[in-house]
Amino acid sequence: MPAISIQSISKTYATSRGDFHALRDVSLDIAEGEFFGLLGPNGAGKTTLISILAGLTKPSAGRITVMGHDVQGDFAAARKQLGVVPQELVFDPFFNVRETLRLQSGYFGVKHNDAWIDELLENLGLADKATANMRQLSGGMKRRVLVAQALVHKPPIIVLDEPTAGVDVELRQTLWHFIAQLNKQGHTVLLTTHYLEEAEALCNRIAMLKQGQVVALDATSNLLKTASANVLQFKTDHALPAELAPVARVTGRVVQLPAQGPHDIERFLATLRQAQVVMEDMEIRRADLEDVFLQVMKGAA
Ligand SMILES: Nc1ncnc2c1ncn2[C@@H]1O[C@H](COP(=O)(O)OP(=O)(O)OP(=O)(O)O)[C@@H](O)[C@H]1O
Repeated sequence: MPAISIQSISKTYATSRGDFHALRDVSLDIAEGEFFGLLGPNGAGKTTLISILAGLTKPSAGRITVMGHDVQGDFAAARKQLGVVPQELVFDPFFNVRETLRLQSGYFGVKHNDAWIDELLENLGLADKATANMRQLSGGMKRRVLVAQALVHKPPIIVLDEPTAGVDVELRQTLWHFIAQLNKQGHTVLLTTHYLEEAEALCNRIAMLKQGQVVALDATSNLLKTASANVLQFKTDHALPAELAPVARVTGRVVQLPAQGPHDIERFLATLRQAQVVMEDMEIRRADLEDVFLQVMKGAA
């Protein structure tokens, strides 16, 4: 039985400009113990899918089961299996951190949970904030509490919707260390993120969404194999020759040229030399998940 089974999910919103298809016939299964990444540009439908998974939004068609429980028909049982870390920071400002976590335990009917709450506070670097009022916390600290809140009932499946958006390096490392440890202990993890190097390092399998559709679904290692082998990267103030401009990715002064092999690199360098383009900080690097992502998104256009 898959931990999460997403079966032909569609979601249509009625807007003033007619129907908007946020999700179109999305199907995928996530096995128990997987660390699964859901990637896609802004507006691709990631949060909508997570919101349907969490039983907060009704799909227009299709169904999702969590450990066999239908999230619509069997909401309470399905929700108990899930620890959802939402994107938005919403809290009751009148409680302190420990009270917030005790309340959440109560919501799931878990009593005498202080030992686990202490462990969560410790692992998320919140031990010294246990009695701090929620409104006294910084944004990053609040995000840590959101994570603790999602894990308070020890759910077998952990769902993280952009948990590292706008958080500092230290929290990212603490968070990933803790989540990876929970994954090793058997928890299934579903993650959405715009940090592709995080997804590459953590996820064993990845789905890419574009405009509500799955445009790639494979093991991370297989996705990396489909990318161009290498990338020629350099900085320049010069315009690129017309032959290279269409294949180049340009960010400010940085130019990246995806190459299938040494022959491509040789050709790029010869063309650049002929056009007298002055290059700085030139390097040839292996293609990474960001290169795959951009290639997939371009291909699916
Ligand atoms: N209630 C709604 N009514 C109309 N359109 C909506 C509604 N909720 C979401 N959408 C639209 O559905 C699309 C998918 O949004 P969603 O938040 O799922 O994207 P996302 O992949 O999570 O994006 P991001 O990376 O920016 O968080 C967007 O175009 C959004 O504007």
